[in-house]
Amino acid sequence: MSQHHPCPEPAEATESDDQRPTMASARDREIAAEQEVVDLAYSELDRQLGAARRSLTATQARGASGTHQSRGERDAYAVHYSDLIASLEGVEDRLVFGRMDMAQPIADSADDPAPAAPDGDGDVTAAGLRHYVGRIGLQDVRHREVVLDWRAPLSRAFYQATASAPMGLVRRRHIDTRARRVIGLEDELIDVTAAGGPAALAAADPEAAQTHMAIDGLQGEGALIAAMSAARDGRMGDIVATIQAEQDRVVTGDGKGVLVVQGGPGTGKTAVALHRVAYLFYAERERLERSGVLLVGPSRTFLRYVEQVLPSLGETGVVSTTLADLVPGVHARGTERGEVAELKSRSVWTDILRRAVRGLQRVPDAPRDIVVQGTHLQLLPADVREAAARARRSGKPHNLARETFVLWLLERLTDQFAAATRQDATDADTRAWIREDIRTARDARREINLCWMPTTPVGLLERLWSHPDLLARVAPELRPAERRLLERPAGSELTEADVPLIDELAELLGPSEDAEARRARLEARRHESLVAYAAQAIESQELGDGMVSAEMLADRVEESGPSLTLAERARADRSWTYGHVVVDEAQELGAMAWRALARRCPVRSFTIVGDLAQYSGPSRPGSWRHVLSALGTRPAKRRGGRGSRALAAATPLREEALTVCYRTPATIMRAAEQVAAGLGAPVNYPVSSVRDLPDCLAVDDLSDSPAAGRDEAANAAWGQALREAVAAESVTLDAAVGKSAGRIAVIAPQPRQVAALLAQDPALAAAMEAPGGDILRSRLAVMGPRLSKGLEFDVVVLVDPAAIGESSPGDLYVAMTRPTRRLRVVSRLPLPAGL
Ligand SMILES: Nc1ncnc2c1ncn2[C@@H]1O[C@H](COP(=O)(O)OP(=O)(O)OP(=O)(O)O)[C@@H](O)[C@H]1O
Repeated sequence: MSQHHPCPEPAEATESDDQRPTMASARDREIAAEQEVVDLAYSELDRQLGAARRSLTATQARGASGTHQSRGERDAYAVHYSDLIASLEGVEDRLVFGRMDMAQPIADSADDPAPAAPDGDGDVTAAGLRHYVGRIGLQDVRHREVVLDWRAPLSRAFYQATASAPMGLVRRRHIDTRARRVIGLEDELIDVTAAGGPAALAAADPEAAQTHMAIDGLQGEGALIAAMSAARDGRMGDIVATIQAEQDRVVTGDGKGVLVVQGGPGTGKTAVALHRVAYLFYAERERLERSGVLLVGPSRTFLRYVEQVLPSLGETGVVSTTLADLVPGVHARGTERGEVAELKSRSVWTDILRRAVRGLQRVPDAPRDIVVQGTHLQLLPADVREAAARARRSGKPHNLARETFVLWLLERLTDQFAAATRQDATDADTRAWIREDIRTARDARREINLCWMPTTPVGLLERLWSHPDLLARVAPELRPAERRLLERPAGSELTEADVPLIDELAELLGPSEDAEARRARLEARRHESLVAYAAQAIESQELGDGMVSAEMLADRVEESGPSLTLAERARADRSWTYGHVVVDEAQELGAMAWRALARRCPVRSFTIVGDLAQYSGPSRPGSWRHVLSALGTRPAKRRGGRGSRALAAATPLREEALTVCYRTPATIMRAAEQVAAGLGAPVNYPVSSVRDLPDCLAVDDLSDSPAAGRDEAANAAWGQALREAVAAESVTLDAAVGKSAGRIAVIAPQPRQVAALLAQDPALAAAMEAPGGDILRSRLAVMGPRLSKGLEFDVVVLVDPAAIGESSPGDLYVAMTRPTRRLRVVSRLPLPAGL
């Protein structure tokens, strides 16, 4: 095991007088030396930022004139410089956090320049014997290394070196900075035998207090403990300074294929997935900057929770979404019971929806009469059958294939019309006139539509839910009781589980005339208002004299408007295919959701993180292979005609596991595992917590108290007990981390009722105030267990755990494992076994 030596703190009262100056000055000298390097790094950062800002200003000053091409180029540069500025600004905090002292000089082959000569002035690498690790790579004006990017191959030693495998590392140093000032150092001796060599530092105090954690082999213990003990502020932070070896292997693993990372609560799955995105951008920048990365998370709150992590690693171009928001233009705000959502997630819907679309294509039993301008024609079943066969052979989705279908029928009706009116059917002009007459005749439109109805995905799905007879026809494999579960009136809010079905239908249907026409109408309206605005501008600034029309000005404004970034374009385009997709809380996704995501990444480059034990629902999936079968990780079954977007070849599935919990104290973790086992859902992948805390678990069992009754007095007692418990936790947290710092969550089966009870205490009501409606920003948040997925809080007050565990053992496991410091259980129901 490596040895941890926090660099000596300034003199303590217990130290002898003659020791004091030596120790204080040794530490001060070390800090002063590191401050010089940190200053140099920030001056490089400032230099690059200044250059990027000047370039952006110069680009913007080129104005909207010039050819279309030059305007395009200007916009592309403007987007590039804006992105660059955002990434450089994002890495400001703790820019440099590590130093590696090597046994031998090493230069990183690909992107790091060769070490400077030993006598090189101001060479921070000391001729390759020393490297500083930071958020981004920085070089000075002479192209000499100042800071190594944490993702560079050479930086792997910083994260992975151990005493038994030192990877050329003699000493690892963690540098703690705040607002550009070095405030602390911590050294780990990796290779004790080499430590006396050229890279040795001023000896750290061997007697210095060492902090030991429950698990061996962790690196940067001091920095890790500091990260874990910090009060939560409602936003996830990065872990770049303290990524542990098992995490680093996942972060830097090959981006090809499907990687599944199973890990218990708090093992860093989310953190690792986000750092992996930053790593993949580094390793495959060209490919990913062209295609983009999609991040799918469990809730909008969760996406807000993690939104700062990638920018702090210098990466800004990721599209993040929930499943509910996956399809542009579809707003799924409705909720439904878990069993309905589960039913909608099953793979049977591929067949059911195909049948529903096929049901829009009908051949009449008998000829249908059509009157066009007084002439009697007939839509013949044989013609309809032939037209349908031709349309299907086109391989296009329903709405697009309709064109082939309609054209063929119009030709047949044109023949009939020409014959009936004795016109020359061989003359092209005559045929065109007749065809147009038939196309616009109401009778003909109605009959043709009945045979091949154009429709939208949302429209068809709504019909399925609101027409039980239609659903029974296309979904015979569902039991009548299951079909009843799906019924709902037309016009109801869409739900998250509807979205993958809408996506599947969008594939089968293609864009409808309706949707296209609506888009064109909207576009026209937008242009109209722009013209009106331009006209007003011309008038008010007297730009008239026939030199420029409102139309021309509007066109200019449109053309010179800011270019969309790749992420913005990708987000707005349902058929965008990404270079990599990251899915968090992946255990929740059903087969239809995986199909929707598979379509978005035909190259099947996925990072999937989750925990089967945290599954929300009565019966959790048995294995990741089972969860992911719809992603195409099974042997290929070729379906013809859909090109690269077909669910084609099997993709190799790699599984990794994370085993160390950084969030939850061991006592709470053990209780959560026991409760899960007591509910018949034992945890298959137990984790070891890095630390335990005294008094981290408290249980108020009120099941035998007056609060357990159902009458008004009992409710009053229950409200009182809840308020007292939360207020007490708030006071204790204040004492631990400072007044109103840190975060408390109350997780309850019926959060609204509990919030109303708590709000009767004005202090708690004030603590629940959420600026901008963002519950992550309030000191005290009340929520159901599902919303708490992926989040963490200093303290969790868990209400009536038995009610949560009864409907979903996974939800209770999630709720119990959210705290970083303390779990307080308040229950008027009998406690679940294990508590
Ligand atoms: N190497 C590390 N150094 C410091 N903190 C870490 C490290 N790994 C994880 N953490 C911290 O542990 C906490 C849990 O991490 P994260 O949310 O990524 O875990 P998770 O596995 O996704 O959890 P869950 O499944 O319970 O939602 C976070 O605060 C994270 O910053």
